[in-house]
Amino acid sequence: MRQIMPEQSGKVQTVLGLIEPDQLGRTMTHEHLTMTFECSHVPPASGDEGLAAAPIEMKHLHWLQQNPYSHHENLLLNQEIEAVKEELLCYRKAGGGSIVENTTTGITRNLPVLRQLAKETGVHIIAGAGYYVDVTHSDETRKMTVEKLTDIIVNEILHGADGTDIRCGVIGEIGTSWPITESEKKVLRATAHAQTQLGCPVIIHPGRNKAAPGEAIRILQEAGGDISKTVMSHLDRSIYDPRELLEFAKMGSYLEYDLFGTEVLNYQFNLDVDMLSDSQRVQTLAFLIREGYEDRILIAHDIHTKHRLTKYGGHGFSHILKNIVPKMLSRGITQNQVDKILIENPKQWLTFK
Ligand SMILES: CC(=O)NCCS(=O)(=O)O
Repeated sequence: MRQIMPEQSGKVQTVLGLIEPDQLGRTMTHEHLTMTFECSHVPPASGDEGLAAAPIEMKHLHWLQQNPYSHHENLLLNQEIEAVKEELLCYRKAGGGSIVENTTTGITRNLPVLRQLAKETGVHIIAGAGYYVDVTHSDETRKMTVEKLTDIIVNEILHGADGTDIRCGVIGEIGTSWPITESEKKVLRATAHAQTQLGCPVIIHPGRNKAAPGEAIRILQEAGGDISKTVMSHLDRSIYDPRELLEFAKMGSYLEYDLFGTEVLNYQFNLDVDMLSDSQRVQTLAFLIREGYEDRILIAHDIHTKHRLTKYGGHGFSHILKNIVPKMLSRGITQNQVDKILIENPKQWLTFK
């Protein structure tokens, strides 16, 4: 049953309150400004223990870029609030307007920091409700019914999360593993039920398998979720085969390429995966546009570790605006299509029904 407050319908909900959809401007639809990622630590290869424990330094940068999840300090983005603030000011200068900060319960969401960053930088920040992947679920979360989980998610959007009055504007990133666990299935069903009540946007983190995005969408669909208002993240490391990608696209979700800036030989979480490069990401966007999906594409960097900040020699939050947009234009994607991907599609997705 629909319970949405009239004030949210037709608006976007940021950490500073409701805004008109036209105020969003260029929007990165999948980022983190403060979080921890210790849940995903990968032990360093034999012989690399010293590098993994060393302070972040220029001479180790290439190792860090290729082994980001083996360096404990690198997983603590929450220690870099000042650097992130500087980045956001640069993002605004580069023409950025808004950022979806989809850190959820389990990876140290910090809504007061998001509110402070929004106030200090003028970037609109939309926060995420709900839960990350199973390994971060508490015993209490695992025991909850779908109804209880739904109530919590609805409350995070209508009233505020983590004991604050700061309201989330999107459900997710909702974490799923592969195979999807029982606890994650309950959270997916709760997500669909909350979305039905609120008419709000949803964003899903799929497990690291080509079957994972489709399976997550099926569970949402069966629970009554609105797939047209749902984003499937991380397609850059999930589905490569063009035919399989088009099969998935037919399911009707937004198709998100959100690892722009990540250039790795080996994807540490799944060595069977050949992670797309930025050039291949742009080629894939052009392919999806030719196939008629320009209304469904979203892009971002998904910064979630220190080494991707410019402070540590990384590409930062302005990489898409400064480097990827010119590349898109030089590969036959028109300015109208770029604007659709960066402005119009995020606006359609983020506006409450
Ligand atoms: C924070 C987060 O979930 N990042 C995704 C990393 S992954 O390599 O695409 O799974």
